[in-house]
Amino acid sequence: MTIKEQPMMNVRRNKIITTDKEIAIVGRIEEPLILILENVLSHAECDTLIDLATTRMQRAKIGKAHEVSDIRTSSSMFFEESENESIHRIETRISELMNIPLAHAEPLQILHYKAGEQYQPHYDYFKSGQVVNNRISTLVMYLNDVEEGGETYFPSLHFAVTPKKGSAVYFEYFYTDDHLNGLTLHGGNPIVAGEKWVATQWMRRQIYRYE
Ligand SMILES: O=C(O)CCC(=O)C(=O)O
Ligand SMILES: [Fe+2]
Repeated sequence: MTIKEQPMMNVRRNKIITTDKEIAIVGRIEEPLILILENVLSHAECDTLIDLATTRMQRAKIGKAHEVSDIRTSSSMFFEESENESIHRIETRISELMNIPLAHAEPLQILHYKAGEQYQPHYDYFKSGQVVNNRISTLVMYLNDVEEGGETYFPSLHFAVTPKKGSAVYFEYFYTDDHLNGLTLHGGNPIVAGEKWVATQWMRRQIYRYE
């Protein structure tokens, strides 16, 4: 018999209660732990994030050299750490939800995909060489409903999540068994119709920001 590894989140309940919101767990995979969450952001918060990000978007750059790449064809931006009241409130809720201190949080990222744009399968953690303070978990929050396409998909698990405004997908890759981490390979399917906005929060193993 194999023993299940201990996940970082307490997932016995069907909801997660944070200081200002009750978040429903509406779907899950146990190992690696993947949770589908509803009511992470209110519709008003989704609209605020899109509004704040709109004028600050750039073609997404990935990797160490920050090169423009066909792996990700969307546009992106990062908020400053707790740059205003709404960002701070959202970051605090996310940190409670992910069960990781805010000091371990990367800046909140916004991605915008137009029709035809996509994010090919990738790992969110860094694999090359000795990574000191690697990423350990991800929360992808959907800021709008996509007319068609744009699912977040996990090819190794044959599993896809349909974007829904205010909902999110959570996954973690902090397992000792690296095979489990590898199963979190994921991408964003091409947008067939409409557009897609997401906010991504990555958490680090150790302190990453100073508050
Ligand atoms: O857009 C998506 O569905 C996935 C986004 C993603 O993988 C990321 O931001 O790391
Ligand atoms: Fe990702």
